[in-house]
Amino acid sequence: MWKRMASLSPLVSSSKSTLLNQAAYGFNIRKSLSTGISTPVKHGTMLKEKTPFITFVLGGPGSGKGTQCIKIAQTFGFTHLSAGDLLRREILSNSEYGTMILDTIKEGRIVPSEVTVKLIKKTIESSDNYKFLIDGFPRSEENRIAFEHIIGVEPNVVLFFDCPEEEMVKRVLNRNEGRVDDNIDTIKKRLKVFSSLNLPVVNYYSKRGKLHTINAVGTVDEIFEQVRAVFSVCEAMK
Ligand SMILES: Nc1ncnc2c1ncn2[C@@H]1O[C@H](COP(=O)(O)OP(=O)(O)O)[C@@H](O)[C@H]1O
Ligand SMILES: Nc1ccn([C@H]2C[C@H](O)[C@@H](COP(=O)(O)OP(=O)(O)O)O2)c(=O)n1
Ligand SMILES: [Mg+2]
Repeated sequence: MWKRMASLSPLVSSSKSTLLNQAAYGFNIRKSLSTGISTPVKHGTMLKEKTPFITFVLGGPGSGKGTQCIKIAQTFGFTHLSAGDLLRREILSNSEYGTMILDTIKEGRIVPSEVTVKLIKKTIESSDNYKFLIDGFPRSEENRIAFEHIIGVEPNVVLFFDCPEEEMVKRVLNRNEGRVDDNIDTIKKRLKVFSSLNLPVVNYYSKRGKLHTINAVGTVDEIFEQVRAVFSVCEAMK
C-alpha cells in the first residue's frame, strides 16, 4: 500500500488535482522505474497502469524554480519534490547524515548523490501519483548518473530557468526564509558550483533534445506562460 504524498507535506506540494490523480491511479513505481514498463497494481477497487512522467527542474539559486514548480504542480497535477527541501527535512529529522548535509549546504557544495537520490526514491515510492516534478536536481553529473543507476529511468522533460547572476543574487538575498545558505558568501560559492557542476548537466540534456530553456526574468505569470507552452505540447499532459 503506497503512503499518500499529502502525509509528507509541506515538503511535497500536492495540488487538488494531484490528489485526485493519486486516488485514480495506482502503479508499481519500483518496477516501472527500473524497467520502464508500468505494472498494473490493485489500488482500492481500481486496476490502472501508468508510466511515470518525470520532469527535472534546473536553474541557478534564486532563478525561480520553487516558485514555478508550485504553479506547475497545481496546473498540471504533478507531485512536486524539491531536493533542497528533502535535504533540509533530513537535517531536522536528526538523521545520521544531518550534520554532514548542514555543513555541505552552508559551504554551498553538493551533498553526495547517494544520499539525495535515496530521499527522492523514498518519496517517489510513497506516492500514488505518476507525474513528478523534481526541483533542484540533478545538480551535477554525479547526481544525474546516480539517479539513472538507482532509479533506472531518464526524465521525459528538463526545464532550465535561465537567469542572470545579478538577478539571482538579488532574489536570494531578499528571499527571507531564514536559510543558512542565503547569504552573500554562500551565494558566491553556490554560483561557482552552479557554473562548474550544473551547467554540464544542462548541456547534456540539451544535446539529448530534452532541454526547454525558460527566460527566468519577468513576472511570475510571464514566466509561467513559457512553462505552460512546454507542457501544452506534451501529449502525456493532455
Ligand atoms: N519572476 C520573479 N521575479 C522576482 N522575484 C521572484 C520571481 N520568481 C521568484 N521570485 C522570488 O525570488 C526568490 C527565489 O525564488 P525561488 O522560487 O525560491 O527560486 P529557486 O528555487 O530557484 O532558488 C523568492 O523570494 C521568490 O519569491
Ligand atoms: N540535488 C541537490 C539539491 C540541493 N542540494 C543542496 C545544495 C544546495 O545549495 C542546497 C539548496 O538547494 P535548493 O534547491 O533548495 O536551493 P535553491 O532553491 O536553488 O536556492 O541544497 C544538493 O546538495 N543537491
Ligand atoms: Mg528552490
